[in-house]
Amino acid sequence: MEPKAVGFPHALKALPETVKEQWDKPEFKAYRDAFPVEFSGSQDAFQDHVVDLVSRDVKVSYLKNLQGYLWEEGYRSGQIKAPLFPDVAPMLARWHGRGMKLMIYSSGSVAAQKLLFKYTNAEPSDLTMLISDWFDTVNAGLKTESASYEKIAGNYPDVLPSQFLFLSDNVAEVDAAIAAGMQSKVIFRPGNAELSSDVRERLSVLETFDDLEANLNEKKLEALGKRDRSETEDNEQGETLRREEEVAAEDSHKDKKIKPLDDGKAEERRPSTNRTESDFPAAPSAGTGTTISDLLNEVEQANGN
Ligand SMILES: CSCCC(=O)C(=O)COP(=O)(O)O
Repeated sequence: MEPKAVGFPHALKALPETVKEQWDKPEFKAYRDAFPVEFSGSQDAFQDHVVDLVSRDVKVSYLKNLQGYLWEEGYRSGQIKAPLFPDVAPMLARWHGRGMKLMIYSSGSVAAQKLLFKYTNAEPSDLTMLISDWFDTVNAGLKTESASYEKIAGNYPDVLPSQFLFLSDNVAEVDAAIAAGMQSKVIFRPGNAELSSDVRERLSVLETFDDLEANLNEKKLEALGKRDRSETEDNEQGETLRREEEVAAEDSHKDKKIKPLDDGKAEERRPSTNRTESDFPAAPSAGTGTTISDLLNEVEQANGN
């Protein structure tokens, strides 16, 4: 998704009038007073500082909180919507339907993230019920620091860091997540800066969420192929294979029984307006075990065959 292209200009557009009208109002004062004193004392200094920070894309939390506030009216009035790439909403719904936990970690404030996912250009627009947790620079820290990812994983003591998959268009963030023990891949979308050959060699790069889906399916097939063979092999190989399965399962944890969305019943699930969580496919109950043929069926169904 590329919401910056819409959100940043909108915030700058809304800034002068908001500052003029609301400078001393209690609801604005909280955002104003979070700025360093040299900028919170005068409207001009304040505005110049905001413009400077935005032009340099500085991810400081007092700016991010203010941007969230400036976006609120734009989203609520319908002036702006978060522009999602077309594969994003269907794939989030599919992953959510499989019982995967989807979390957001953005430099944008949690309040701004919730607005963004509520007012998207998808149909239905509100995707917030697909997201189970929200992290920003306040509750986790800077996205380029591995400690932030350790902190996020620390919120889930029953989940290994390696069971998290963090996706980002920012290589420094991907490196930080990997340093914290998470899996992480670069998402390279239209409009992003070109990636160096070094980055393409050492990191996994995806162009769409469909690429990730294909990647997960491949890993599952690979892992399950190994497991099928292991059942007829000596037990001495068992431990190694179990480890390999664990590694593959880290990509597809809790995802052994796929219930694809595109099973011809999409229309039945689609109410006309105001979806709630129950409008998205329910997370499957724990699987009864997966065989290679189960998986091939599932992959075929997912591919519409
Ligand atoms: C409308 S953009 C919201 C996110 C934001 O403010 C930003 O700076 C982007 O940060 P991210 O960590 O999501 O790349």
